[in-house]
Amino acid sequence: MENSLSRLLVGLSVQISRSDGRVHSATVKSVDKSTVMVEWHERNMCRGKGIDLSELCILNPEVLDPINSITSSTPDPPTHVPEKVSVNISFIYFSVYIVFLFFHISGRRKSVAPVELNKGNKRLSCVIKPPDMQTKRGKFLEGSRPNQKFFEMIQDFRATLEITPLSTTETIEPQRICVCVRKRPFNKQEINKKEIDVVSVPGKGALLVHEPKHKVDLTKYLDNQVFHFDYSFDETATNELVYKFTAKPLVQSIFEGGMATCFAYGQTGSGKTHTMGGDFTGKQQNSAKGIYALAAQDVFAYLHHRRYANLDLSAYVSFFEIYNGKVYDLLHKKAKLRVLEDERQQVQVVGLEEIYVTSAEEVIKMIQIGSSCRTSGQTSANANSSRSHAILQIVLRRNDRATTLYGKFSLVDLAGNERGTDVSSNDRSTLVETAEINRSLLALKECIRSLGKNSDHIPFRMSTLTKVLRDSFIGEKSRTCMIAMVSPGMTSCEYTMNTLRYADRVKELNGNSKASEAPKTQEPMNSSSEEVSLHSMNPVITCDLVQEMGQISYNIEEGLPNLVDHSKKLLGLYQPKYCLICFVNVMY
Ligand SMILES: Nc1ncnc2c1ncn2[C@@H]1O[C@H](COP(=O)(O)OP(=O)(O)OP(=O)(O)O)[C@@H](O)[C@H]1O
Repeated sequence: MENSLSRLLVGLSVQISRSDGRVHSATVKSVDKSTVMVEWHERNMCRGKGIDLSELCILNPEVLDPINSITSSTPDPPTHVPEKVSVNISFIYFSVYIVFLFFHISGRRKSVAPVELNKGNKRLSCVIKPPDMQTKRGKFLEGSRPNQKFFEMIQDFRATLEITPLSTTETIEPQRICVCVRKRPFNKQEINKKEIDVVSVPGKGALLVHEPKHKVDLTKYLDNQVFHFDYSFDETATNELVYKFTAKPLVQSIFEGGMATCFAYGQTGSGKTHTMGGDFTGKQQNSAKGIYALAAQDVFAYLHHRRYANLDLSAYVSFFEIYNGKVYDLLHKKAKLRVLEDERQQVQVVGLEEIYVTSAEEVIKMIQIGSSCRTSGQTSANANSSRSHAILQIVLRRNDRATTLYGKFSLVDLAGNERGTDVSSNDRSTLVETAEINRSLLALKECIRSLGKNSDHIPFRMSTLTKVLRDSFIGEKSRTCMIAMVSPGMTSCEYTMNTLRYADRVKELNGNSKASEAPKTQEPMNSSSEEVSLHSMNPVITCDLVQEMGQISYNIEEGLPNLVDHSKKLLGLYQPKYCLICFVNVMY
C-alpha cells in the first residue's frame, strides 16, 4: 500500500532507537527525502542525529498515512514545513527555548562535547555545539564563522554608511573638555577566532555599535546605537594622529599657566597603554611613540620657542600610580606616599619625586623605568591587566627661588574600567580593588562633569585619584581631554557600551557652552593631616540612579541617615520613569 508522510511534521515527538539498543522519544527538527533530523535532551545536553526515514517509520508506524486518506496526490515526503505546522508552533518555540538554555549553560561551563560521526550506516550523531563554537556549515551551523548571520547583517549595514575619514588637515577647535573615542584593530587571537567587528566609525565624531540581539522568537537583529564625540578614531588611526587631536592642543595651555589633563579610559586590553605609553613590538613597548612621549617632545619644543623663552621656565617629571587608593612613586622604587592638603588648600603628594628634565629623551627614559614598575595582576578579564591608575605629570616651574608652579600636564592611563563590574572573584583583595576602581572612575566622571558645568561643588574628595588631580578640575585655565578606548569585537560589546555611555555622560554637559568662566569655589578645606584622615573615616555612600538612558551618579558624604532624603531629592529632581538605586560602595 502507498503511504504519505504528511503526519511527519517538525516538532512531532517520535520514538528513536539508539546504537546501544535504547528506544526513547525525540523531537523532529527537519525532514529530508530520506533522512529525518531529530533532537533530544540527555544529561543537560541537547543531542541530535539523522535517522533513515524507513527506520523511523518502522518504529513509528503512526506517521504513515495511507495515500487515499489525503486530498493531495503528491507522492514525495514533505521537504518543507507544511502549513499545518502552525498548530505545533508553540511546541517548536518551546524546544528552541530549551536549546537556547543549553547554549547558555554549556557556554558558561565552557564544555564542548565531541561530534560523533558514523557514516557507515548513514547515521549522524552529534552534540550541538554552542553557537560561538560552531565552525562548519550545516543544518545546525550557521556559516563559515561563528555568528555569520550577524556578520552579514553588519556588513550590509556598513555598506549603507557614508564614511568621512578624519583629515590630518582638519582644524582643531580648542575646548575646555574634549571627549574622543578610539577603536583598536583586532589582535591575532581575535582574527583566529573570526571575531565579528561590531564597531563602525563613519567619521565626523560619530561611532556606531551594532549590538547583536535576539527577539523573543529568536530572530536575529542588530540594535545599532549611535554616539557622537568630538573626534572618533578608527582602527587605522596612529598614536600620532590621536595625539594631534587630543593632547597636543593641551600642551600650549600649560605654557599659558593652565592645568591640563588627558585621560585614557576603557576596558582592559582596549589600548589605553598602547595609546599613552607607546605601541608594543611583542612584549617590548616603544615608549617614544605614545602620547606621554609626544607631549614631552612638544613641551621641549615650546620651552625652546622664543615666544615662551622669556617666561624662564623649567620642566620636571613625576610618575606615580594609584593602586587601591594608595599612591606609589614609580620613579622611586615604588615608595608609598601620602596625600595631604596644605594650608593653602593645595593637595600634596608628600615625598613625590619630581625630576628635572632637559630633553624628551630623558622623559622617555623615565617612562620606561616607571612603566616597568606598574602594578599588574590576574583578573578574570585579562591575565595581565593594569589594576592601577598611572599618572605622568610634566610640571613647568619658574626658575625663581621658590620654583613656583606655572603649569602642569597630567597624563593618566586609567585602570581597566571593566574592573568596576568584575565581581566574579571571591578573592577579597580583588573585590577591594574593584570597589576602589569603581569609586575613582565614578568620582572622575563627576569631577569632569562639575568642571564642565562650572559647578560650585567639585567632588574631588571622593577618591584619591581625584584628590591628586584636584588642580585639574578647578580654575578657568583647566583643560581636560578624555580618550575612551574600545575593543572592536562582539564579545566585548557590553564593555564597549559601558565605556561609551561613560564617555557620553562626561561629554553631555561639557563646558563648550560659553558659560561664565567664574573661578570655582572649592570644597571646605581640610587644613591639617589629622583632618584629612578624619574626613576619610566618614561614610561615603555612592548611589547611582539609573534612568532610561544612562546613569546619574550622586555622591553623599554626610552619612547613612541622610540617604533617604537624598534619594527623595534625586527622584524629585529627575523624575525618572523607572529608577533603580543601587549602593555600589559603602566605605567606613
Ligand atoms: N591602536 C592599536 N593598534 C594596534 N595594536 C593595539 C592598539 N591598541 C591596542 N593594541 C594592542 O592591544 C593589546 C592591549 O593593549 P593595551 O595593553 O594598551 O590595553 P590596555 O587598555 O592598556 O589594557 P590594560 O588595562 O590591561 O592595561 C596590546 O598588545 C596592544 O599592542
